[in-house]
Formats: sequence, C-alpha cells, structure tokens
Amino acid sequence: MALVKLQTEHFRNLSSAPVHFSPSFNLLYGENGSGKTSVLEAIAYLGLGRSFRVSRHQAVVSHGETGLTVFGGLDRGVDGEPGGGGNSVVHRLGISRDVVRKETTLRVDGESVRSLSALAKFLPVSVIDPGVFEIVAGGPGKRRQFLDWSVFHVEPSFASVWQQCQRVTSQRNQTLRNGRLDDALLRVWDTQYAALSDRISDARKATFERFKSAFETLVEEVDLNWTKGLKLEFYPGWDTGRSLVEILASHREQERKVGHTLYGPNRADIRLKFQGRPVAETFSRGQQKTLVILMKIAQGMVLSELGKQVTFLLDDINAELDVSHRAMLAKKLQTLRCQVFITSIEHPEPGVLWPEDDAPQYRMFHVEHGKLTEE
Ligand SMILES: Nc1ncnc2c1ncn2[C@@H]1O[C@H](COP(=O)(O)OP(=O)(O)OP(=O)(O)O)[C@@H](O)[C@H]1O
Repeated sequence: MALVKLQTEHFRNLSSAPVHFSPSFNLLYGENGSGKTSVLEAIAYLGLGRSFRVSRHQAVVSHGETGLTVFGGLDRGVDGEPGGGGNSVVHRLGISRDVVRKETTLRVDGESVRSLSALAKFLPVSVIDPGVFEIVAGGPGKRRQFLDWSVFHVEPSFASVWQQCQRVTSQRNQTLRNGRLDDALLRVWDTQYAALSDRISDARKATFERFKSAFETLVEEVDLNWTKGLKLEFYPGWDTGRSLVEILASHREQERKVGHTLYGPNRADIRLKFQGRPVAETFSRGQQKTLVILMKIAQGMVLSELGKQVTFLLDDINAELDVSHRAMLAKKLQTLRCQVFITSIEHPEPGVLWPEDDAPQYRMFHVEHGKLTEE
C-alpha cells in the first residue's frame, strides 16, 4: 500500500488542502520552518497514532485549536497498477485527536475502529531522521521499539499479546510493591506473566531471525569492509537456560526491593557487537549511522517478502549522510519498490540520488508556510 492522498486539519502549520503523492518517491524541499517535517509527522501520525517528534498530542495541534484530523487515501503501491501505480484510492484512513477530551477517533473506510492496530496495519511507516541513530547509540528501549515495529507487522496477534502482558506486568508490579508478603498471589501472576512473555519472545525471535537473514544478505550486497565481523543477537530479557518462573522465584527479594519486574520481555534487546564489543563503543558515528540505515532497509526487506510495502520517511538525510550513502539508500529503496518521502532544504537534484540516471517515478513539492506546491 502507498499513501497517495493526504489531508490534514489543524496539524501544526500545515494547510488543509489535499495533497496527492506518488506511490514511489516524493521529494519535498523548503526553507527551515516551512513545514517539511510536519508533513512526514502527519503521515506517521496515521501509521503510528502519534508523533515521532513529541510525546504530547497537544504540541502537534495547530496553535489555538483543540484538536486535529489526518485523512489518508491508500492505493496498492508501485506494483498495484499496470504502468507503475495510479492514484486510485482503495482504502481511506482517518485519525482525529481531541486534546481537551483526550480522545482519539479512528476510521478505516468510513467505519469506526477501536484499536490503533486496525489502522496501523495498512500503513507501515518507517522514519529515518536524525533521532533514528539512537537505535545503535542509545539504550535497549530504542532497539526493542525497532524490533517490535516489525513484529507487529509480521505477527498479527502480537499487539494483543503485548497489551495483555503489559496489564499483567503492572498488576505483578503492584503486588511486588505491596508490603504484605503475598507469595501465593505473586505465583499466580508469575505463571501468567511467564506464559505471555514466552509468546512475546517467540514472536520477537521469529521476526528477528527474518530480520537477521535480510540484514546479512544486504551487508553482503553493499560490501562494506567495516561490517565484516559484525554480529547481531537477540536477547529475550532473561536467561533462557532456565524457565522465567524459576528465575522470578529465585529473585523474589531483589524484585520486592526495587518494586518492579526485572526479568522478561521489558528487558529484551538486539545486541550489536563487533569483535565481541558493543558497536556503540567501537564504530565511528558515520559507521553507526550507516548501520542504522542498513537495519532500516533490512526491516523493509522483511516486510516486502511478506507482500507489505513500507512507507519510508527520510527527514533531512543530507545533513546525516554523504552523497554515496544517500545514493545507496535511494537505490535500495527503489529496488524494494517502497514508497519514499525525502525532505531537504535545498532544491533536490535527482542526479545526486540516482547518479546512474535511473531515477524512478517521483513527484517534487515545494513547501512554503505549510503549503505544498507540486513542481
Ligand atoms: N502546533 C503548532 N501550530 C502551528 N504552527 C506550528 C506548531 N508547531 C510548530 N509550528 C510551526 O510549524 C512550522 C513547521 O515546522 P517544521 O519542523 O515542520 O519545519 P521544517 O520545514 O521541517 O523545518 P527545518 O528545515 O528547520 O527542520 C514551524 O514554523 C513551526 O514554528
């Protein structure tokens, strides 16, 4: 699927006029503060139900307004129509947020839906912005988020198992904090928690294996010297040599002291090592950035294998990647037949992104005061 129509109301500084996009590449350029990132943010809002820049919905709502709406029209993507995709909308998505009532309303094809996953499954959006490099440089939380995004799109039941596990974890934490020694109750929570944790971990591991294999193929293809000896490993959040119930029972006092669960899927990680050491300690900043880009592409490959097209949102990559890495990224995304949005301050030169003169179908937009004008 590709987002071929976008219309927003009261979304930051964006104009409410509808915009039609290419199912392939879309190049957006404009001055600082013109609204380029806000366009990507509005697209991501449809696919993630939140902003990728800020955690408060209020910040995204236009000043002086009490709510926002984003509508999207999807078509079947680059391969959906003879001749490389036409703008024929096959699904309509809508999300509204009322920040006074703190209510979100979701619609798919005119029907109300309750869960965000019903909307999100239509539009897998992957953001590559300056903050994305935290996946390598930052803590395990960023890598869990990265992995779970693909698990969600690969394993249909993942979102509901995850929610159940969060509920049980929070009840278990309350019991741990409860001063009374309530061992019998804790054991009940332990059993439920361990069963859900195993399901989460199995789903994560299966998706991780797909991801790892795509990543290895990609690394082979791009043939970058410094990636030889790089190892990716999934850590589920506990030592799987023993059952989680056993581990929890043997760390009762420790968990009671801290008042929360210390072992399980909330501790999972993708461990990235180079010659036995964490890459964050070994790789240069440029290498770390390239590594994240390769991981993002590999994630796109996994979804492509399952017949799903990722919509990539590339914010200001000129500031992050040199010309050759930008060209490598554009080429790979073109091969994957993904939909791509790229922002830049300068007028884009397609010859830089596609030096071999094999530019795909693209649309170019100038962004000014929140309004997009196609060129
Ligand atoms: N809630 C809001 N309501 C109205 N306008 C807003 C709101 N939040 C931000 N803005 C304004 O919207 C504009 C769009 O900002 P955005 O970050 O999208 O610009 P950009 O083109 O990506 O800029 P840059 O190149 O500097 O990254 C800015 O001028 C900002 O001041």
